[in-house]
Amino acid sequence: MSDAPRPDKVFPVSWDQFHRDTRALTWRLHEAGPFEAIVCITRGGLVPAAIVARELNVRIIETVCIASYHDYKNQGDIKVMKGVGPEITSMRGQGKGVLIVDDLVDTGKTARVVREILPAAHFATVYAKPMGRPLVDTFITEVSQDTWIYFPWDTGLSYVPPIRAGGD
Ligand SMILES: O=P(O)(O)OC[C@H]1O[C@H](OP(=O)(O)OP(=O)(O)O)[C@H](O)[C@@H]1O
Ligand code: HPA
Ligand SMILES: [Mg+2]
Repeated sequence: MSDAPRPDKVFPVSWDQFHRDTRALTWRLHEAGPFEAIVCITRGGLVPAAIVARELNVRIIETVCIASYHDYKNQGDIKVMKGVGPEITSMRGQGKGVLIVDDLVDTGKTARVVREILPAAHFATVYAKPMGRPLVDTFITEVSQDTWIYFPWDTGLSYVPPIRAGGD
């Protein structure tokens, strides 16, 4: 179990907002680059990685497959189910010129594991929470540690009750 406080605020993100935020991230990455390859942290990193790769014209895209949140909002042990292949590790050593992309950094546990694999790579996320922020080189929006981000691929449209119950 994680030491992070249980989130009680919500930050819902639409597809449109995610696309805009990731494009904004890409403008910053364009200044920080150039990058020869992208390593995306599955599964959440697949979505921003596709947008970043398109904008920065990167064609070499690798995955590192990690899972840690086994059930909703509860973090377990980090499991690396697939590491980074030789195209990245033997051609690019410690990861210079490589861009690591994930959707968010929360406690920083996932980022720490991937940074150990590629210490010289540039680490980018769209969103960051304070505990994980020091591990990220570039991000766009910070939310508080007690906020849960709802991504568009995890949510659907549903009824929301009014803020004030009852009414006249
Ligand atoms: O900073 P941390 O506390 O480690 O949390 C951040 C990680 O958690 C989520 O992935 P998750 O393990 O839920 O898998 P998923 O990407 O397949 O949803 C998210 O996509 C990040 O990769
Ligand atoms: O705030 C979050 N939202 C979605 N997935 C997550 N995985 C870790 N933190 C979060
Ligand atoms: Mg993830």
